[in-house]
Amino acid sequence: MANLELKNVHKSYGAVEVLKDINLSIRDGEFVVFVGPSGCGKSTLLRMIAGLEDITSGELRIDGALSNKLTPKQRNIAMVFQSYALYPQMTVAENMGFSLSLEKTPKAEISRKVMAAAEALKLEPLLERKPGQLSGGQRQRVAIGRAIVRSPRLFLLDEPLSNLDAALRSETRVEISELHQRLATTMIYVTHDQVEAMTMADRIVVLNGGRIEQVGSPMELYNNPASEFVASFIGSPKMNLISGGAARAFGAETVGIRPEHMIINVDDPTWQAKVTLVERLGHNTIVYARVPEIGLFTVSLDGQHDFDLGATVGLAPRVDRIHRFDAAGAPIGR
Ligand SMILES: Nc1ncnc2c1ncn2[C@@H]1O[C@H](COP(=O)(O)OP(=O)(O)OP(=O)(O)O)[C@@H](O)[C@H]1O
Repeated sequence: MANLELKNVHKSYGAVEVLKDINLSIRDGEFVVFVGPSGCGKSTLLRMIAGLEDITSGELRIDGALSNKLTPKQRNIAMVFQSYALYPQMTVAENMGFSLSLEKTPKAEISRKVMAAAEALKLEPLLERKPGQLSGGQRQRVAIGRAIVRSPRLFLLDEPLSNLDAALRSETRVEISELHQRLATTMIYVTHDQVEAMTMADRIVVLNGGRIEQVGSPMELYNNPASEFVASFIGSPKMNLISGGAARAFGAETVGIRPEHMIINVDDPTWQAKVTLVERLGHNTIVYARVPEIGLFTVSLDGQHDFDLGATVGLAPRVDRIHRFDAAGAPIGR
């Protein structure tokens, strides 16, 4: 269990500054997700918290104590990586207990802790198997189990699901969320996948180009994005963004409209569009329609609908749900 505080944290590699003035407080027991595009600095930030990278300037406090110079071991933090890095010649139980046996923990205690972690992760039937005899999802659970046995005060997870296929990813996502609820340990989770961030996080930290763009709950970010970047990054399918004269008609440099806030086939359309693609997902239908001079719009409709490719449709935004941004990408009051 741990509180964490980052104050004016910077990170440079030589002359290149990859993290700029990071200020963040994480409460005990929170599930916080760092999300952002490739290269935005999320792994570097996580590795600095773990003690695997130096902090160039600023303060890292864990439970109030300045911790910049502590070794990873002194921080009592467990880290789970994308690659499972299990020992192939050891059984699941041996892999999970290995770090404790290095610390000369008594065998009975190792066994008790391994059993408790195996129970939490539903790994009991697999304890005598070798990693080669496990699925990707099971291996990732063993890697998480190896972290749990050490009862760390903070869990750091760096893209732990990216080697799994889509079905296993969503299953393991739920398992990690359940595990967090049971352990109530502070967890920081890095992903570039905004769906993972939205579904798992208590709070999301959106990073872009080494800076924090916004910190908030998933719904705060979705409903009130603090920048055009956050608006376009959070949400699937992506928000429609229009600029130029079409946006200035709404008193903004850029206008954002979420696909589910578009109305199609209205009597008094704002734009005439041609249908270019229809994705039928069963529970909803995604229509892509091009407006000459403005661009391609995405429209998300509940349920099943038929549209002919090439058909002309009238589009309009739900005016009360429009997001307006100025030239710097900052929101104009809604
Ligand atoms: N050892 C290093 N030396 C120099 N630059 C580095 C080093 N490690 C990372 N960087 C740079 O720091 C920036 C942030 O990298 P980081 O790995 O934290 O990004 P990320 O957001 O985790 O990206 P990804 O999702 O692709 O893993 C990148 O521009 C990267 O090239």
